[in-house]
Amino acid sequence: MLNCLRSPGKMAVSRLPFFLALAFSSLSFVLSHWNREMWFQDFFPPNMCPINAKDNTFYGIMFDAGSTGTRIHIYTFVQKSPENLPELEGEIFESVKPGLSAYADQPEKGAETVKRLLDMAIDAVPPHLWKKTPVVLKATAGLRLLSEEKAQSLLLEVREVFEESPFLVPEDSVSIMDGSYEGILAWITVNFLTGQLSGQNQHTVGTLDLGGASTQITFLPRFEETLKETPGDFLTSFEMFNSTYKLYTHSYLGFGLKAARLAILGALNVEAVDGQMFRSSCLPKQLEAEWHFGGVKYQYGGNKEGETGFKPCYLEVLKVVKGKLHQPDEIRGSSFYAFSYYYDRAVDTNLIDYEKGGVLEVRDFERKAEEVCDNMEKYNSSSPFLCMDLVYITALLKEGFGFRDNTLLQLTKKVNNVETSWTLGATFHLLQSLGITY
Ligand SMILES: O=c1[nH]cnc2c1ncn2[C@@H]1O[C@H](COP(=O)(O)OP(=O)(O)O)[C@@H](O)[C@H]1O
Ligand SMILES: [Ca+2]
Repeated sequence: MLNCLRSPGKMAVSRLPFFLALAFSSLSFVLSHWNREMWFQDFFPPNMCPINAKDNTFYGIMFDAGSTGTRIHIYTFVQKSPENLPELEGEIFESVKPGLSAYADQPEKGAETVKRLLDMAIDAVPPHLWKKTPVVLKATAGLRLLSEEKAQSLLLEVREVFEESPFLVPEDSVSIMDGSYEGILAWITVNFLTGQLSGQNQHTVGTLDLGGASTQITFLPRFEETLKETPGDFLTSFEMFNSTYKLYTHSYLGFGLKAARLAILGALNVEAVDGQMFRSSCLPKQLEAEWHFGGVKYQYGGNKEGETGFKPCYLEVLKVVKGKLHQPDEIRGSSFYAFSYYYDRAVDTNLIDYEKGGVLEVRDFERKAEEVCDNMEKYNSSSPFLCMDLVYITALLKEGFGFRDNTLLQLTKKVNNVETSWTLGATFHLLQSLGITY
């Protein structure tokens, strides 16, 4: 028998029984500025349980329409006993490239990529639960950067795919997510998976997400001073476990790794990119190539005559980073969880293991950047952007956010076999709003 909706904030908070038991006890949160637009509010009246009460397993399907790819996360939850909260049992994850924004002029084709992923859910979810399994897609920076008209036609096509599927399609099931939710939901995911949101001794960790088009930083400030010095729109309160968390979070649009490449090349917001050649000292000297991003083709190359290497590249990158981001003093000495492109580039350069991840200092990225940029011919076989990407990551961390050389970064892709993505936090919120559980 499932626990259905109860008044938020009144449940007993149990400790995680052991590290693998992902107790589903974080659902009574209400983001302060979500009150007005609470997703799926009143979709199910209180005390109505949309899941078959005899069934103790239920599912949630969350799509992440990122700027570089679309991903499906199918979460399975189990209600082991009526007294206990449901537990997150596992996740099925699949992704496709490119992202929806690459189909800006072919929305039907874009929606087709979503349909192919959704077919996986048909196989994963038992047919008798299809009607009770919600499906939601949230798009991030790729769609934020498109014109309203193009973004809306993509979302409309996706909505049609959902409507034609056998799943539960809540109101507003396909939307562009606000950047501040992206940071908060990823913070919830990481702190939930690492067991920091239950029990008394909470030591929450800050999170750093580096996407293709935007980047997020989120942490729980410990000092009053930080709250005072932070612009109001960087702070968001929400309730969870009868505690109120006031998080520092911000999403920087245009500061994702791939958008930054364009900014460094001077190709961002340029009207007519056709036929233009964009050059950088961060690229191999002789290189001339084409690159497609967000449905646009760019021609780029190395500084044939001029300088290349770490120093000139760092100066070039500095121009797009320095003074552009808010620097909270408090983070200088803290450690952070970092994922997405921080993780991928650390793997590409053997700084960490693909499966295990690892702990790095900020200066490890800098050392690797120097090694790669000053020996570009040696790294010829990997991406021509490797030097630029590593220098950008270094500059973003040091000059952008203001981290110290020895700030520790916990590079993490999965915790207990669940992807560290905002999608889990978003699924908690979805299920809560639907009254599927607390
Ligand atoms: O669920 C996930 N698991 C692992 N990596 C992910 C997941 N979601 C996004 N990423 C990573 O995020 C990066 C791409 O960012 P994305 O395409 O989401 O751009 P955006 O966040 O700017 O829209 C890549 O490093 C990709 O591996
Ligand atoms: Ca992302």
